[in-house]
Amino acid sequence: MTAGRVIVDEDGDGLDDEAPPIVVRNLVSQFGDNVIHDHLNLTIERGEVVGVVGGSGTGKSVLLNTIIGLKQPEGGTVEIFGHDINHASRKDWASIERSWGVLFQQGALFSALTVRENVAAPLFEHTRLSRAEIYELAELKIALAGLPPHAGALKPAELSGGMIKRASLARALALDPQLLFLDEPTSGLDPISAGAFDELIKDLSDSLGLTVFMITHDLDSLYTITDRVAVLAEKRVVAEAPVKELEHSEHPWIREYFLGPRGRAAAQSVKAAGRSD
Ligand SMILES: Nc1ncnc2c1ncn2[C@@H]1O[C@H](COP(=O)(O)OP(=O)(O)OP(=O)(O)O)[C@@H](O)[C@H]1O
Repeated sequence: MTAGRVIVDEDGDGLDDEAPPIVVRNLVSQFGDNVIHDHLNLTIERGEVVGVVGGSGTGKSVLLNTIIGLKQPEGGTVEIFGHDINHASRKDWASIERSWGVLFQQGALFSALTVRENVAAPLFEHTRLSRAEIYELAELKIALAGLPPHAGALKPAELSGGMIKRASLARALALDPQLLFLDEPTSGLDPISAGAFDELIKDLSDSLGLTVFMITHDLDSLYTITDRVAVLAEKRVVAEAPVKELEHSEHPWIREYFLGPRGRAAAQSVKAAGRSD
């Protein structure tokens, strides 16, 4: 079911060409009596890289899981490219699922499979391409994610933390998604690897026109690659703005986050590297 309007779908991918990638309206999420989101609203436009921040336990992962349909909301709606995901037909759901790639926090690679097989898995599941075509595409995605060619034959246990992130990214990109979800993509990486991963995400979003929803605690990532930041607090999105504007917010958590010692250091280092306007 579409969200109350006629969909425009000139490219035939089953998605509304004119609707925003993500519209969350009046979302209510709870576990028993524990209310996590109380009428939360968030819209993400095409091509935007949006960082999602908030204190521990504010419901960032629950929001991601609800947007990708792993958790049913207790109230409100989630629309992906014009489709209400909780009332989508099987056919629409297939189109919705193909529109996104997800990079989970721990990578979530299949440990018994090689990197190449991991990247090939969504292609086997969602396309009718031949085995040879699938493996050729998998090699392309592995290169796109910045891994050396020999990495395709390795198992996850043989990879460094940075390589695991890149292999997971290659798998998230397997179906040429328009929308990429990243759950703390730089967590566990050293600052140099984290910086390189940020650059990769930025390059990919620029060159492929990807829309990116990125949960992060990494202030450097917020300063270097996001167009906008959504702040979760008090069970909803309390601010949505470019990171530079949030520095002027009066909200106590936002002030502490951006103007505390770590926030100031991130702002300074980005300024020193000339990576911000
Ligand atoms: N399956 C579940 N059952 C019950 N409660 C849950 C479940 N998943 C999450 N919660 C609760 O929902 C709240 C939000 O959790 P969530 O993991 O979304 O927080 P977060 O903002 O991602 O935190 P962090 O930054 O620490 O990763 C927490 O209070 C958590 O205990």
